[in-house]
Amino acid sequence: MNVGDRHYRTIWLSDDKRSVEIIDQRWLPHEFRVERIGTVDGIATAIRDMWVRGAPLIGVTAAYGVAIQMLDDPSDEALDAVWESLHKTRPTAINLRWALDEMRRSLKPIAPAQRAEAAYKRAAEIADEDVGLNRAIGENGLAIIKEIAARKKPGEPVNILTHCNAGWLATVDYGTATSPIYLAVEAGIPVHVYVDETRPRNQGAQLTAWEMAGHGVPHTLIVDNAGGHLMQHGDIDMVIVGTDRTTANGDVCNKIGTYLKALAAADNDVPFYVALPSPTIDWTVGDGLTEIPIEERSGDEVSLVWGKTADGKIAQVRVSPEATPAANPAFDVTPARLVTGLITERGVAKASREGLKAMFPERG
Ligand SMILES: CSC[C@H]1O[C@H](OP(=O)(O)O)[C@H](O)[C@@H]1O
Repeated sequence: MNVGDRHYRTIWLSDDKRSVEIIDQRWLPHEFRVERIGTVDGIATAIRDMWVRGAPLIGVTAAYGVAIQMLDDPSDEALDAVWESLHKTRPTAINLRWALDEMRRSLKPIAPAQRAEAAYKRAAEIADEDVGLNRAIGENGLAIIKEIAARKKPGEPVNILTHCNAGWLATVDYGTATSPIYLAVEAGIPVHVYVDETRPRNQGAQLTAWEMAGHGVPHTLIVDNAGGHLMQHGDIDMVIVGTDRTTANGDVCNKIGTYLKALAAADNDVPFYVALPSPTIDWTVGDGLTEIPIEERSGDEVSLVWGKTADGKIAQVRVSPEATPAANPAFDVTPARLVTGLITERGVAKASREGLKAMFPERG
């Protein structure tokens, strides 16, 4: 997407053809910082500490981590070791495992001497594929926005609520949940986005709001707990969110708080859509609630908040007593029964095993 008058992806190969450069998302919206990473440990840190985050972007970043490892040691043992070390950085987003599996699958048959070149090629392909998948998701989601727009008074915006950041910052470009929004703006369809701040790390307030502002999308920041109230008063026409892992049954694992939005949407007959590229589907899992590992992050993310001080410094402040412990489950699972549809690159699937098999028959 464009930052000012320059187009950026969230990750790209450095001139040294070894390192990658990433937008360090911890400093947005206050500072736009690019970091160069040239070691596997650096890649692991960037994923674990959320310099980069978002399921598809985590996967692409890990793919480049494998490529860096192949430059240093292309042996089978090193390939297996880097799979393990990067896989344990964050447990929930399936794209991480998907990308690591895809890199190992593509590299194992190749002679070690040729693996580095092949690894960088495959990592670049995965990044390019993500952009294409997200653009297709946008087209399929745009059709839904158009249907809703046709039922509104001329000029009245389609009011969309989104949670966390499933934007271009969560992917290589376009985003998943935001892709239909961007295409709607490009098509001249009036939209307005309610942006959930998304405690505790405020991906909505810090990242989605930054994206919306940068792309000229009318938007309003709200606290996470306001969504139900707005739905009760008819202020939300649709909800669209991303996902870190969707099961073969259509259960959706996403940022903590998503489930509560789905409950409010169901209670107010507001359509609740999930945008996802097919690598985010975990075909090996049926029941999301019992089978998806939910990342428990540090309670400090709840007790301490980053922001910009009046004198322009970026600092952390404590919002709770020192002695108060904090729990921080980073994701929750929305049962398929609460999901109106899964917006994939191939079309909108019913949130069910049958619906996903119909969309992806090759997955049998
Ligand atoms: C398109 S995946 C976006 C997904 O990832 C976010 O989690 P995190 O910021 O912790 O990586 C959130 O669940 C988003 O919906």
